[in-house]
Amino acid sequence: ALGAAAGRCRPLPARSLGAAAPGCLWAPLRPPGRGEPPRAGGGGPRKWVVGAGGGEEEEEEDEGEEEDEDEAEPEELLGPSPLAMGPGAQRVAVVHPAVKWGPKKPQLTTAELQIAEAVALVDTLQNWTILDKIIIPTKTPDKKFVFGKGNFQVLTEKIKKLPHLTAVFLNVERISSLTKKELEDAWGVKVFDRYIVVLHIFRCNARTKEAKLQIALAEIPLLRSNLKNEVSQLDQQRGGSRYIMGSGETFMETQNRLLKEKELKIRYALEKLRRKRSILRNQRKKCEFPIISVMGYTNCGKTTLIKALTGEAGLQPKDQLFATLDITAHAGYLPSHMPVIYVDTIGFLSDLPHNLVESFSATLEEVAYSDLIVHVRDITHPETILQKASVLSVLKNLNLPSHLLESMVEVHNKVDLIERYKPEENAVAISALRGHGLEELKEEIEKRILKATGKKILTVKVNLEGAQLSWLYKQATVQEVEVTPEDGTASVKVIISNSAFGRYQKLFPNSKLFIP
Ligand SMILES: Nc1nc2c(ncn2[C@@H]2O[C@H](COP(=O)(O)OP(=O)(O)OP(=O)(O)O)[C@@H](O)[C@H]2O)c(=O)[nH]1
Ligand SMILES: [Mg+2]
Repeated sequence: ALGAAAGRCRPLPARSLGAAAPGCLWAPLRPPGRGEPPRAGGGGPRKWVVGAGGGEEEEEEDEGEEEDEDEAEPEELLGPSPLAMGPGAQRVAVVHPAVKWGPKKPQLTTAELQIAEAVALVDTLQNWTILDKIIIPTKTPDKKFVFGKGNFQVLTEKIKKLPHLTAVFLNVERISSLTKKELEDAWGVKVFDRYIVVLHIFRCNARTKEAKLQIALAEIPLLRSNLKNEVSQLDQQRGGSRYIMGSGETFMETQNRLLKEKELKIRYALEKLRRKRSILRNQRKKCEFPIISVMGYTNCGKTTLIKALTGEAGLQPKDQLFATLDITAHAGYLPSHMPVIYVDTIGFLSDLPHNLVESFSATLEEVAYSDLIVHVRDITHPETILQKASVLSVLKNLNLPSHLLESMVEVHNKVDLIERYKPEENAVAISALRGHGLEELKEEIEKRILKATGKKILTVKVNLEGAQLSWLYKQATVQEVEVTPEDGTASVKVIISNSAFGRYQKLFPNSKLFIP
């Protein structure tokens, strides 16, 4: 069952974006104190709680909606792990095939760094032990045995010597089922690729219905290739393909049909969740809170940053890859007290097979509806440039509106770890952990949010006897009202859309304005 394989699979206190609260999704439970900008890390009464339900895992999203009788539960669709890892401990050798020359030689990284990432992936799985880390050169990573003859022999000898080894983690995107079988026969243990290991981590960390369904979808190709292996083994044993009695279908055909049906069920359930989300999206639009998606490579500090920006104590950053798997939303304030929603997202990883990313694209699709993307980078990571490139390339493939990519804020995080950080022109330097640079970051976010949403912040002088103030309350967001009793006027600070501002000027041509 889900999470059985890792002791670290603690439920995260996440509120899924898909979880609906009746009425306005982002209902503020307590408005912020005027003139009291939220401080980082504090919690307390400034916090707005997203949604009213407050339920944690598996919030009931179906309230008020007809239950679809055919709809399967995600657990049912997820089924037992097709990774055949079982719940038990694994003792693994991490093997990295290093391509040293030719067009396949990776840029911006080294074999040592790449194997370090593979080790970090395994380290997130609590009862997995690494027995050895082996970097071994190859010229032919695409060939059946991945390695040349000589190196393969050397590797096989090394592997065979490892005591009580249960699996080899071959640090490549994906191996074909044929290669997997050949290698498993040669080494006598299971062989995993990045796809399988990452999926396994996802399984352990998934909490919401949607994440579970997306994992189930990502597992379909694995089930399909397992099936191929099984059938070819059966055929070898008994010769020829057999028909299931009376059905006219071979075993392979039946299994394939079942898989296809399962895939359709998953897609249907995901589609249903998505439709529900589009309703939420409309509700959210009505509330008019700008949405900021916080994105970046896994472990760069996205959750830590959102925690610092919102003071939400429940967020749990972890020194672990893929700690966050569900998109969650958290409310915070910009310097002018404008409430905004920060969306925490799943981290990126290089060399992830395309269909794994694709399975999660429904979640990431939500990003398209945000007003701004904040790209967080762990600037201390030795592969930070490679990480940036891989994040940008995934973002490009998500078909986001171009203005979102153009207005993106780049954040250099963890600068507290660098002795002499040299600021770069197009990035905001921060330490999410220590709270450095957050005010500058919020200023920058506010600037871009105002631009993206076509709004401005200004102070207008109104006559309290006239209709200006009530007009502003209706047509804009009034932030502060400072009354001067002596002359019956007030200074009103508002966030106003460009179009409403145009109308205001027409209606009240003599009104005094102060634009900061
Ligand atoms: N020194 C330092 N460590 C930080 C900073 N920001 C985050 N970290 C650490 O980096 C690790 C990862 O932080 P998270 O916030 O969980 O990272 P994430 O990007 O949400 O990671 P995933 O959800 O796994 O993709 C944690 O151990 C944090 O304490 C920082 O500014 N300075
Ligand atoms: Mg996170």
